[in-house]
Amino acid sequence: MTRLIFLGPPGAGKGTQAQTLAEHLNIPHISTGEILRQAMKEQTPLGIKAQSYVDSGELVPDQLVEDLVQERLDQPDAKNGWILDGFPRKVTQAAFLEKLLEAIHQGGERVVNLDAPDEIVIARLLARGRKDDTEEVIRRRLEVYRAETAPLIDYYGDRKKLLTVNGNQSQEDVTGELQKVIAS
Ligand SMILES: Nc1ncnc2c1ncn2[C@@H]1O[C@H](COP(=O)(O)OP(=O)(O)O)[C@@H](O)[C@H]1O
Repeated sequence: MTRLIFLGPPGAGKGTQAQTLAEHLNIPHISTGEILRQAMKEQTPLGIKAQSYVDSGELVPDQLVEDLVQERLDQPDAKNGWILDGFPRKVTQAAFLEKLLEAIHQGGERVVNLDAPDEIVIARLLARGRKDDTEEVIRRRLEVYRAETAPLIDYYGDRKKLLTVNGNQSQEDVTGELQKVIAS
């Protein structure tokens, strides 16, 4: 049973690696960013509420992402494991998740910290060119990452759940290192 949380700055390669690994393990890849983007595209109530936050590089309010994660982990395909990508993104969300996983008997999760230096992630994001990948919004997302998300490295380190992978290498090498650390 694999339950993994991917941590790391925007542009570290979380989405790509999480997707590859999830396919390999035949478990769902749950990306809060993807779910929000889909909701915005379809202009659902969730999408409409999230839009201004996502567009400016801010975090959407906890309640919105917490509800969507709770609902998603309740789906039948999540019973065989999952990879969470983009959640939790701050300590309050991590505390929420800890309680939720206990309540739904889905513990034993481990956390992969996929790290890469700022200049690398900025270059990758600019090359990607998503709507929220303008230089100004990227800068804001990195600030938010440092202030809100990076503290989760210690949070999960203290709980002995943390694994670290160097995101500053080729996609294939990251995949290889990732498979090694999760097998260990
Ligand atoms: N857990 C979350 N809490 C709050 N906002 C979130 C969360 N996950 C995603 N978002 C919103 O969606 C945006 C895009 O997320 P994501 O696709 O993970 O991008 P990246 O990792 O490239 O920054 C974030 O900048 C934020 O506005």
